Amino acid sequence: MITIENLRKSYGKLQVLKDINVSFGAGRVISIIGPNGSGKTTMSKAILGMVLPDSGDIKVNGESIVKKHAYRSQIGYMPQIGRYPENMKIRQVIDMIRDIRKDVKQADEELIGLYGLKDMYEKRMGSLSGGTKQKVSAALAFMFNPQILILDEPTAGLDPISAEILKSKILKEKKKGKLILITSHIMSEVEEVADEVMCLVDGQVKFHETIADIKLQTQESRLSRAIAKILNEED
Ligand SMILES: Nc1ncnc2c1ncn2[C@@H]1O[C@H](COP(=O)(O)OP(=O)(O)OP(=O)(O)O)[C@@H](O)[C@H]1O
Repeated sequence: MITIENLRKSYGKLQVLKDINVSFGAGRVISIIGPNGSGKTTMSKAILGMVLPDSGDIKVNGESIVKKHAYRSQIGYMPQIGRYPENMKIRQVIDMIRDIRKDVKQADEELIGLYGLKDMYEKRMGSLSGGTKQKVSAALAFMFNPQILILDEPTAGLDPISAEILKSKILKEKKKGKLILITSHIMSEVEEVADEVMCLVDGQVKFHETIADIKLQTQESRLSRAIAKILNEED
């Protein structure tokens, strides 16, 4: 579904992505892990067209998407920190985005319902708690039935029940054949929802394997220990 070929990106002298080659298939949840500053967000933003690569290609369903915009309607994005106009009410933000996405007749309002956002519709974005803002971001990411979802630290700031709701939603959408990329530092959570782990270190792919294979290779039953073992071995 997504193929990344020889992707490179630098900011000035800093090489953030160094020749990334990887592909992700439909109906899978892939966790993108790696130390702070290893390039996870930059790679996600390159897929979203928010960062222009220096070289290389990104293909969605076989078609190059670099400098093309139409494909973006197929991707739902939940940023690490959602930024919204402070003065707008939740209702206005949702209506505005729904208006932009008139092409989608059947909006998925499941998360709006499960998170009780309608009861808060008249609150202004600037007055919301961090977690409530995250719920708005999650609801918007899933709302237009995208084939691909990119979720950046999606449960950070969510209370445990709200995090469970989001994890169930991720698994439900995966069963419908969607591709879901999640960046997360919480290994227990990765283990719960992901099928594969791609690890970036210093702008390079250290490994990209299924969780089952990672555990088998390392003979570790806990993913966090298995990953630590791989990273230590390769040092
Ligand atoms: N717009 C930018 N201009 C300059 N440098 C940038 C820019 N965006 C990212 N960087 C740098 O690129 C590197 C990778 O950043 P990126 O946000 O992709 O890392 P990350 O793996 O997502 O980190 P984290 O786990 O902390 O979210 C960092 O050194 C960061 O400072």
